Amino acid sequence: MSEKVLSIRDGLKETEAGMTIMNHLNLEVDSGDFITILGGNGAGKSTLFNSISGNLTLTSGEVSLNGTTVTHLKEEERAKFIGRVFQDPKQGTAPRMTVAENLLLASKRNKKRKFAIRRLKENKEKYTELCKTIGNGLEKHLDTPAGHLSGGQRQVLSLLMATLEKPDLLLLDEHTAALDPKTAHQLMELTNDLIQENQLTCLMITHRMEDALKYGNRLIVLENGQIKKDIPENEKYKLTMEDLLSFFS
Ligand SMILES: Nc1ncnc2c1ncn2[C@@H]1O[C@H](COP(=O)(O)OP(=O)(O)OP(=O)(O)O)[C@@H](O)[C@H]1O
Repeated sequence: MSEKVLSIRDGLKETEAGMTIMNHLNLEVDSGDFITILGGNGAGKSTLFNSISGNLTLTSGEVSLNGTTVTHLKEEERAKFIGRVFQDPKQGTAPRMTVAENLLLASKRNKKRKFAIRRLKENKEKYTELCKTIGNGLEKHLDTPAGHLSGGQRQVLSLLMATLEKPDLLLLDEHTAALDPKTAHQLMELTNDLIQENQLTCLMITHRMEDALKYGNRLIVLENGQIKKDIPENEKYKLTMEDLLSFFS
């Protein structure tokens, strides 16, 4: 039996205004799963991610990571296990810190946050090589503040930061949505390569149907804070665009 990286059991979230935004949701994610998540606006996709990352506390129910209950752990504690890339290129990187400094910061996940210039120099060569493999010129910007990068470069940096220290779980929250089609495609291919090479477990929210079809081994459709469809690998590869559109009522 494969190891469960994430379990949500009977997750319920009611807002102060009495609205149910996660409705008794159950989800089990196996190690190595790459799950694409679809759902209309307001379906509860970000709520799902926020409840996993600890940005939002469930009204009731349980969240476990690698078999350990994290329901009452703070976001900073859970961040040791989770890498997250957001839709907005401005989130996830420190704008005034250089690319190399951001990467060094990301390498400190799970470790004591001691930041030394010496460590920066030691790692620069490694970061240059890492960035060179991407092919978008990021290696020429190691000393550039992240805030000066283009949106596409900044999302690549965010992705590298989220995966530099292999996370137990990678959460991609429409991370290509703000990019032009070509850059979005390149970032999506890079994402898939990183996931396959490092055998990452990943949940990816997307509104791009073609990406939901092409990538991942499982597909989930959310509606009204619940999982409406959960399609395993042996059915996912047969799906067509028409099938996907029919899931949206
Ligand atoms: N902290 C909160 N307090 C109150 N309501 C919230 C909160 N977070 C989300 N909601 C509400 O929960 C519902 C689901 O929102 P959520 O952001 O999870 O949807 P989504 O599927 O990510 O949508 P989109 O595709 O538009 O990003 C929405 O009606 C939203 O207004």
